[in-house]
Amino acid sequence: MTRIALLGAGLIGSFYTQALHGARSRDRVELVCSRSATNAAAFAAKWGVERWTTSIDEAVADERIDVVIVALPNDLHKQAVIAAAQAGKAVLCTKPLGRTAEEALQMLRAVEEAGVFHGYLEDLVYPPKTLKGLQSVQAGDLGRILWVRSRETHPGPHSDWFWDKERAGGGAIIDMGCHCIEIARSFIGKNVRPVEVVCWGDTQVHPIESEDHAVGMVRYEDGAIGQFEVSWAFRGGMDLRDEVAGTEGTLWMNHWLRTGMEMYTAKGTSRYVAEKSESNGGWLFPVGDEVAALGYSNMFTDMLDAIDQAREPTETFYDGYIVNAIMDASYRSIQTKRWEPIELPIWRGKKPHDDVGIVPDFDREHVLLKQERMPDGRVKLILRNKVTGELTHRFK
Ligand SMILES: NC(=O)C1=CN([C@@H]2O[C@H](COP(=O)(O)OP(=O)(O)OC[C@H]3O[C@@H](n4cnc5c(N)ncnc54)[C@H](OP(=O)(O)O)[C@@H]3O)[C@@H](O)[C@H]2O)C=CC1
Ligand SMILES: O=C1CO[C@H](CO)[C@@H](O)[C@@H]1O
Repeated sequence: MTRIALLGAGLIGSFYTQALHGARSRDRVELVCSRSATNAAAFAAKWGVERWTTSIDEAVADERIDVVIVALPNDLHKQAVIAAAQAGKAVLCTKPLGRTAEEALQMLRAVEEAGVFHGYLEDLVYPPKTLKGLQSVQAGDLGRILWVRSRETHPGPHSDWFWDKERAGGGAIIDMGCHCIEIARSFIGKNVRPVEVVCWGDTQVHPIESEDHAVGMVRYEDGAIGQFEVSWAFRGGMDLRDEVAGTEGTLWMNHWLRTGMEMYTAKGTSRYVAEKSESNGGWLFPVGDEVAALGYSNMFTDMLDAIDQAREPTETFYDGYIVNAIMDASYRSIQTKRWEPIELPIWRGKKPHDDVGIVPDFDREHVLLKQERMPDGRVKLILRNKVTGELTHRFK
């Protein structure tokens, strides 16, 4: 059993807990930390968490805990991650990793120096429709990826701290642009270096210092464009959609309408209809109404399996750091009104086979953990039996 301390008993903490208690039934959130004792106790009672505290330091030092999940307001991520790393705990941190690339880099260094496991909790690359899309792209169905458009809009966040530029690190870009940027990176290829960005952002509706609308274009070294569109002033509820265009076809994924995924290529059309619980928009519904969305469950399955198997998860702090670097350049571009270079002093690239990560339901019995290209050109598929956990492989 993995014993988890959850720092933050807010909206995302409740979704994480529901997903964690369902994804792998052997894991438990054993300790929850909130600023107020009333909230911590209420959260623990509601979600069946054994213990609670109001002290971050006490939670990370707890010897009965294996994994610390940081689900706190953005200004507390760095402090909590560093404390958990220094206590020798595996650390999972929600998005955005830092308020700036500098903060993210300090977190990345802290976990690497402590030698602890680190996972970046970007749930939007994990819904089944997105995993299926990524699998098709990896198989070459869309040819070379030219353009990814990712959009997330809603009327505005639910807690005060999001609206405080200092505490959040920005507005709609830092809050939701981070999702769109990582979705685009995942489709374009994490081994492809993002080079420069041009961005417009402004406050059109809310009386805030940060931006409530933004549109940006990230140019990658192979010429691909990752476009993001975010708004905190969208009156039509929540909209979350992604489009991927390649030389051989296109792919649409709509999270809000739950229409799943559609792909058009020269070979034909394929459709995947999302399951009810698949919507990442789980957070749109009153907490508890909807069992944790599959994106969150897949994410925690990947993270906790990765800890057990001593492998890297699909999303690490390194990915979170790159996203922060792209957002830093986007904020600079808003000021200069020009293309701004993306500063990545520690660019390491990634091996192409790391791009896909987990793909649930490879077949009825197996989950696909990883693909590796062999020297003879064949692709080795590493599979895990869903019931026994046994690892096996096949070639394609
Ligand atoms: N991936 C996703 O889909 C989403 C991710 N997020 C991310 O999750 C993080 C939290 O957001 P969200 O849950 O919406 O925020 P909320 O405002 O809903 O909750 C914040 C939580 O942090 C607690 N907290 C604040 N300060 C402290 C402190 N000093 N010590 C201990 N606990 C503290 C609050 O405690 P109290 O209530 O007692 O004051 C509350 O439990 C953010 O980084 C956000 O970007 C958020 C939404 C969706
Ligand atoms: O995707 C999301 C939905 O909105 C929330 C509040 O603005 C975000 O924090 C979250 O990441």
